[in-house]
Amino acid sequence: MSNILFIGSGHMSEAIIRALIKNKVYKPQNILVNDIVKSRLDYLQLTYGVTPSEKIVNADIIVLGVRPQDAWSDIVQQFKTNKIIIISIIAGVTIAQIKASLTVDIPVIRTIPNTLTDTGFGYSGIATDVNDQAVARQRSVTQFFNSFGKLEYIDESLLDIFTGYAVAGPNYIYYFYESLVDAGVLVGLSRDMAKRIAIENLHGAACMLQTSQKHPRQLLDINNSPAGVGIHSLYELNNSDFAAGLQRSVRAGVIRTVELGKKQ
Ligand SMILES: NC(=O)C1=CN([C@@H]2O[C@H](COP(=O)(O)OP(=O)(O)OC[C@H]3O[C@@H](n4cnc5c(N)ncnc54)[C@H](O)[C@@H]3O)[C@@H](O)[C@H]2O)C=CC1
Ligand SMILES: O=C(O)[C@@H]1CCC=N1
Repeated sequence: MSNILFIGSGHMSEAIIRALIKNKVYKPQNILVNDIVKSRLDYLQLTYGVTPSEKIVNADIIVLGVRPQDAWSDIVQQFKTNKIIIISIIAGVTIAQIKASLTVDIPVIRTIPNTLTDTGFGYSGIATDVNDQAVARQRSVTQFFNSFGKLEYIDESLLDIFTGYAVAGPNYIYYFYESLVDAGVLVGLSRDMAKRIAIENLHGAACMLQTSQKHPRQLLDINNSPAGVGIHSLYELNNSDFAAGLQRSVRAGVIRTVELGKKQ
């Protein structure tokens, strides 16, 4: 079995490692982890049985799991063989930027993984240089990507937008859920009951949107009788700048992704 090395083994790398092991794509001993924080390596070894590597060593696939602000450029300059494939999960940093720092011609695939890896839901975006497309179809690479959630192969020009909308996406839902639960508590439900009701409505409404073939406006109409409860509460939501606030929030995520890519 081939090896995979994670350089920068933080939250996102951990979520991918968990998916790789769960889906039997790699055995723990074939997963090498590198990080500047030693306690992080100890934790990952203890939790998943992966192999800590305090030095950067060769592996069939090297995942760049550091942040855009970290020294990714110094890291990739250390790669001296073209027998590896780089998969970068760094938000905002382009394939061209990484290739410009390389001293050897190595294929680079860029992905923006969704943290919903444990659930099988959530789209991760993947982009690759035209010249590297044959490499992207290699078995080990395909297996790596298939292990976490659903994939959307997109042009690299869309990847930053995808990051702010799709990959930051669970944030919007978590925050909406938290606010909704607080609303239930505000009007007098216990937090436990408010949570159960909110999660059920989130699941159910998502199902309706997927299966009913109806436009959300049609579904809203069914829920809003003339001068009734629903339309009164929606009226207040409209007054709160809810839709524009959410849209500004997504746009800020996209803008920040682009900014982060320009940090080095
Ligand atoms: N968390 C998320 O939802 C997502 C994160 N990403 C991307 O994944 C990358 C990592 O994000 P997180 O895991 O959330 O951050 P994190 O801060 O949890 O992990 C980064 C890790 O890199 C290590 N590190 C920093 N400099 C290093 C170096 N020179 N050599 C080795 N290790 C080094 C840090 O000690 C840390 O453990 C970022 O580029 C982010 O844009 C992409 C999609 C989603
Ligand atoms: O905030 C972050 O760094 C990550 C990258 C994309 C979504 N969340």
